[in-house]
Amino acid sequence: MVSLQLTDLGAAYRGHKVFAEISTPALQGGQLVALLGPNGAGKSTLFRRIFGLLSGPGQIRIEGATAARPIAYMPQDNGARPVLSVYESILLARMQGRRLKVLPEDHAEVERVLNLLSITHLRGHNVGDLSGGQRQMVNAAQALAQQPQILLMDEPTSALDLSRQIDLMSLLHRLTREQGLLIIVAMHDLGHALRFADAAMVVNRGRMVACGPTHGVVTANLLREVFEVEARVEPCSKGTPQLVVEGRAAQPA
Ligand SMILES: Nc1ncnc2c1ncn2[C@@H]1O[C@H](COP(=O)(O)OP(=O)(O)OP(=O)(O)O)[C@@H](O)[C@H]1O
Repeated sequence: MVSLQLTDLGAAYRGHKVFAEISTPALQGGQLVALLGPNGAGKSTLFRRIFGLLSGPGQIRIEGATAARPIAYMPQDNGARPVLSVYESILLARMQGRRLKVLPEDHAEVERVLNLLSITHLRGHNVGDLSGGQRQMVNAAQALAQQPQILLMDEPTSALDLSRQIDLMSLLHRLTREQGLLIIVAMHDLGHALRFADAAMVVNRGRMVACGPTHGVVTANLLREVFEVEARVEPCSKGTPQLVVEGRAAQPA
């Protein structure tokens, strides 16, 4: 099983430090991890640092990887070329860093992810003609078509309607269980984190302030101190944990 461990990771843009000393235990494959934190906390930057788009201090240790490129990264906006068809854009994403020749198995993989995400009807559309939500599903397909063992997804449901949010989160959860993937999802929906994530890591003010099982991390205290809301977590009538938000936390005098 693949695992990812961060030790004392830091990142900066042109000398301006975003975060420092971010460490985690070995995050094991077979689980979905929520990456949480307020706007500007450094979630996207942490993904860029892990994926190697940014350099900086610290170590990124990956064990148990069998693929040549074990990590795939779905950014918030991947700048896919609008003139490509959905099919071509997914195939192109799959071919990154691989051989030049497209093999039958590459086409089969594109078909598989189109089916998996229920977007086969979009295959011939130009990426530039898609709605925001459709584009987000294609971005997810581009990441999945790379058959990663570790998948970093930056707010993959932010443009989706509610049923598609649940479909995508359920699918990601299922893939962790069936294929042993480690999926880390940056998200603002703490309800989704409580429902779908096995573990949560929280960044705030340039530091990792919590990392562990979701229900131990997303507590009233954390919600008040990091997200500045008065809220509590309660099971609904079916036992699923729900976030009950009362309002904004009082600002310290
Ligand atoms: N390319 C860049 N150049 C300079 N500063 C940047 C760049 N990208 C992000 N930053 C800064 O780094 C900090 C962290 O940004 P980042 O996008 O990682 O936060 P985030 O937690 O993903 O935020 P959000 O939830 O709003 O998406 C912010 O202060 C931001 O202004």
